[in-house]
Amino acid sequence: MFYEVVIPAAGQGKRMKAGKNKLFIELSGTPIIVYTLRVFEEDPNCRGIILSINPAEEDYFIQMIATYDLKKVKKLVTGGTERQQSVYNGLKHVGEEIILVHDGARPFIDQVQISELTSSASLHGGAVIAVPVKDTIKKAADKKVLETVERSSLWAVQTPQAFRVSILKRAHEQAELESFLGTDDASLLERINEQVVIIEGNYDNIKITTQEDLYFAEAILHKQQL
Ligand SMILES: Nc1ccn([C@@H]2O[C@H](COP(=O)(O)OP(=O)(O)OP(=O)(O)O)[C@@H](O)[C@H]2O)c(=O)n1
Ligand SMILES: C[C@](O)(CO)[C@H](O)COP(=O)(O)O
Repeated sequence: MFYEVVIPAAGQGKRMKAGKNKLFIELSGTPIIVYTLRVFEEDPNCRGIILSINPAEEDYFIQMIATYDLKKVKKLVTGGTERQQSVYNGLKHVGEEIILVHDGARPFIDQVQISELTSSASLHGGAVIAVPVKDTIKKAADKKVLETVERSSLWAVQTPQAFRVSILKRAHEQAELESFLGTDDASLLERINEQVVIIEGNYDNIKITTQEDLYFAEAILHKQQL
């Protein structure tokens, strides 16, 4: 099933403490964002990539796209101060009926899962990649435990997240109307009572967020190159 992908890449990487956009950090000599983009560049079902970026980094992205011959990047759009705004700005340039939203900071997604996601989104409206939670999760206030959340129904949700574009646009419009900020796009569909289903993914699909994740990323890359 054909799709387009919006890739939010306009973050500041504050938790990484790298003093720059963490997507520019290199793994084995190649920037993180290039690994992410290559997955979609090499997927025959991907009709186009829309990148939400910090305008101050536009020259870097233009140079990178040329250096790595990333032909499917069809639009660079201005990101927002929040991830949700970066995604919404990208949505306005989508032409396909099925849209994926995928963090630039998740370079290890595989095409098999993308195919499952797009088929599921076409059927249900929204679909997310997720993995069962491995830790015990507790709710707390001021570090005083309030309750332990029953683990068997918990999923750690990742990206890509796939949607019928009409539903995602309506969900973003409603969230903007209500000044609601969600930490993922699927939560915006939940608020307007639209269905979201889970496709079980794998634990390699990490979001590179803090320094420790760089060690994990090097190990995952080594495993993939075996
Ligand atoms: N205003 C924002 C914030 C985040 N992102 C993107 O959304 C993805 C997931 O966000 P996150 O991992 O939180 O990245 P940062 O916001 O850069 O990290 P931090 O919160 O540590 O600053 C990343 O690819 C990031 O570039 C974005 O496009 N626009
Ligand atoms: C969208 C996401 O990757 C799903 O796990 C996550 O919510 C992004 O959070 P961030 O704080 O914007 O990185």
